[in-house]
Amino acid sequence: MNPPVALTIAGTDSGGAAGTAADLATFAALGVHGACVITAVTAQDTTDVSDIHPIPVATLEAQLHAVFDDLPVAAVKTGMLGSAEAVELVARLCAGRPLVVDPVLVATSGAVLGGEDVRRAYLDHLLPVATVVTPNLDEARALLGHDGSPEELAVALAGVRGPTSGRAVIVTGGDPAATGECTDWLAEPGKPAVPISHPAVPTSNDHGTGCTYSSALAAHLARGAPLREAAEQAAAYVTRQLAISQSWTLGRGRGPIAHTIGGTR
Ligand SMILES: Nc1ncnc2c1ncn2[C@@H]1O[C@H](COP(=O)(O)OP(=O)(O)O)[C@@H](O)[C@H]1O
Ligand SMILES: Cc1ncc(COP(=O)(O)O)c(N)n1
Repeated sequence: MNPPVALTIAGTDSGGAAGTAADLATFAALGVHGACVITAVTAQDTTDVSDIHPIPVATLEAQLHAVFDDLPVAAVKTGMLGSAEAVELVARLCAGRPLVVDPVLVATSGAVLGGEDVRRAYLDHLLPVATVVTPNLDEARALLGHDGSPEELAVALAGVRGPTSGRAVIVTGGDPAATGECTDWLAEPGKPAVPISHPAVPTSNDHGTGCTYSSALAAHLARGAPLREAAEQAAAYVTRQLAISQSWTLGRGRGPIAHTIGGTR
């Protein structure tokens, strides 16, 4: 029997922690065939992003057509898009598909991966056609331009106007230090926001966590799970992978979340 197909539209991470490396490994681990459209090549390690080479928009478009014309894509996930033009193109070609938008604006290391024009393009073009948007707290604040609790931010972002209805928002993260738990807030239009809590793994090896989470969410949606169940499964997957890499000492900065399955021997 054929596996479900998910597509990631994202940038590369030469260190193998975030971006397409995280996305394809996560799809594979969850039994989904991963197609892969590259938006930018980054020179990146666990400490910093030292160079970004954006892929020309025409090449981005050609990659998208190659995938959509040939494969039965059940879910799409977007990561780093890098330019307002890329955001607009992706919105145009992915509208109407099950679409997980991880609005990547800043890396764990602090490097800026999308400026003000990219933020604006997310609000105007991509959020209106998304099935679910998965900002972390900082990204939710940046998109809205104001502060608030994760629950308030999730509800506010779910209400940002667009041509379609039905967009959900999951604000990820919470405050693990205070409670020993991570709480993601899921807001769906017309419903009260719900917390999805899971045990926090004390670790600094978390580079690639957001990419892994949104890919796991897309993989579970591609497998047919309803949104809330997909969000619970994605959080469980990330927690398991963070526990695997917890004791690793890879790189000089924030090490990678594990993309291996099971032990390291
Ligand atoms: N230390 C941790 N332990 C367990 N889960 C975590 C931890 N850090 C993040 N998560 C979970 O990983 C997912 C991605 O969250 P987040 O860290 O906010 O992404 P990002 O890398 O974009 O900042 C969420 O489900 C969040 O709750
Ligand atoms: C190519 C690429 N895409 C996304 C991220 C964000 O991931 P993280 O927040 O874990 O740094 C990244 N660092 N690099």
